[in-house]
Amino acid sequence: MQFKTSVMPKKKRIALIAHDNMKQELMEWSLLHRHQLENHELFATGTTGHMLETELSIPITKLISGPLGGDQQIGAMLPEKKIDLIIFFWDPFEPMPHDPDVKALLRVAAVWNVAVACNRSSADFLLSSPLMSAEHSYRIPDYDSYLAERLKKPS
Ligand SMILES: O=C(CO)COP(=O)(O)O
Repeated sequence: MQFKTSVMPKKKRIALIAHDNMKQELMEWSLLHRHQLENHELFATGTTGHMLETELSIPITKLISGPLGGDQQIGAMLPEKKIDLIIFFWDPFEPMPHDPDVKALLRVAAVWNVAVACNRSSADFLLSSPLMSAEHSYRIPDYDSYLAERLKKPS
């Protein structure tokens, strides 16, 4: 795989997601960091987004609820470079009917080198990074060279 550099903007596009048993924790954490979060563009799965919008009074782009495909919607935004960071408080104790969707989202995030915080501690580290308030160059797969390689005719 060849890679190239992409630049994420100063104003980050952040996806916020929480499973039901983790929603309270995400609400508390987001309220604590409201003043930082409001400097960025926020996205969320359906239920999480509605709850956060009420809690924070910040506009949030709300996708479909997770079990109905919201994780997949966010996953599809990653190769299009429409999401820079994911804060996903997933529940380590509860099996979900849409576990394959969650796994797919985390896999695509790994492929596209998207930072994911999966608990409160990693979210604290992510949000306190100096990179949050600057443009940031990072490495992503070079799709054009990937495709050219695959389309190369055998000689
Ligand atoms: O299930 C989720 C993520 O996997 C979250 O979805 P909701 O925000 O709609 O509860």
